[in-house]
Amino acid sequence: MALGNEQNERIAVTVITGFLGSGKTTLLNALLAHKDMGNTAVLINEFGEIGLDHLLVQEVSEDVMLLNSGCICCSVRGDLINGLRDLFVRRVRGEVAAFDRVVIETTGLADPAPILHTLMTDPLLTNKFRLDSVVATVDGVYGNGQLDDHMESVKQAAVADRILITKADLATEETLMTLEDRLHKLNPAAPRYRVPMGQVEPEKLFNAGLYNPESKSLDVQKWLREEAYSDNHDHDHSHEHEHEHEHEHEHEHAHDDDHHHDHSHDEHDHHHAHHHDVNRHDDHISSFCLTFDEPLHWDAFVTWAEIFTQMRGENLLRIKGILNLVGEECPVAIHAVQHIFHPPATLPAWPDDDHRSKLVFITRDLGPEVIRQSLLQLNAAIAETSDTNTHHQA
Ligand SMILES: Nc1nc2c(ncn2[C@@H]2O[C@H](COP(=O)(O)OP(=O)(O)OP(=O)(O)O)[C@@H](O)[C@H]2O)c(=O)[nH]1
Repeated sequence: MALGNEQNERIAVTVITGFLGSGKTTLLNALLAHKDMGNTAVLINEFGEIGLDHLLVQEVSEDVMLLNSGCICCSVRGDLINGLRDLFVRRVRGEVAAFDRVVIETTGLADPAPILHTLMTDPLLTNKFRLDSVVATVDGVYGNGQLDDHMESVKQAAVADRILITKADLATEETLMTLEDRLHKLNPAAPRYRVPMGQVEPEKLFNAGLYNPESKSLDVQKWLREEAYSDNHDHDHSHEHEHEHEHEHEHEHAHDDDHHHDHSHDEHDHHHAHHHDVNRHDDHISSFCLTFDEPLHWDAFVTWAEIFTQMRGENLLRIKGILNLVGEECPVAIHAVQHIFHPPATLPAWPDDDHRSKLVFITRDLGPEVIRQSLLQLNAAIAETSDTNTHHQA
């Protein structure tokens, strides 16, 4: 049977999130005018009765469907499922062009997690669609204030695969640098682009590298970007990264509490006096990469994931990783949003000679050490059990 069987090819879904007025519709319009976007259908979730954005999306009126029952965080399930299913049925019937990508614009007030959960778990959807990327627009002028005031806006940036800074033409360089530093700390792995009036190459936003079972492709380095958590070459302020690496390292070993980012913020203040502020929402968010030298037991990882997603699901904003598992030659890719894990995928090969397990986390009020310790403890316990079993069998 040929690989890439048509029937099994799922349609890539990109979710555009971002605070109110941060430029989502402007981005969408600019994207849709791009020549590479011909095969794209659009779903818009609007807050309130009148779907104004619907009128603003041009040249795709046939394919535009409006989810108009209000805020996505409370009503996403039914609407999203129905919207995507209708779109799919219309595609099968030939009523709309055979699109191969869907872009969903969420309302600016939405916590993006529920929409991602729905896309990742609803059987009706996972059969036909796959989550390809989460794009967050952040207002270059008001972004700092919105991150201060609204946890949703922090979450939107934290779970994104790509961050677009809009309205750079209206903001001062200082404001933009402050914002970029802040976004870097929230989500070091997401590439950031300054985007004037939504002008960005679509390819920068799509194929974010979430594992695509159809093509079996996963550019692990690009996807995981674990180097962003230690020695980031993409960021301009290298002295800060050395510093960040230090404190992350220190926290991994020295702190077992849930507030390490609060401390780290204090430590950073001599570099960032301009955005010192107590109790900022993003002070609760941490991003870190854990590496494990020894292979892990799959059962240990699953048990860990079950416990943590049940007990601390809302503190785990996003997890991505590749695992070196006992008894497996090839790495296994995993990713999760809060309490929902995508089915794990075995990759065809290791991307390079580094065969350690690597997990990147974006968390809220949850530090690296508690995660590392619990996973190692479970792993040791399961290793012992399997050793005993092997011993008994022998
Ligand atoms: N100068 C400038 N204006 C921008 C840019 N991006 C967006 N805007 C303007 O900002 C305003 C809000 O942009 P929208 O695209 O409607 O923002 P949105 O996120 O869709 O807004 P909501 O749907 O209300 O959440 C509009 O007047 C845009 O023209 C930019 O890069 N530069």
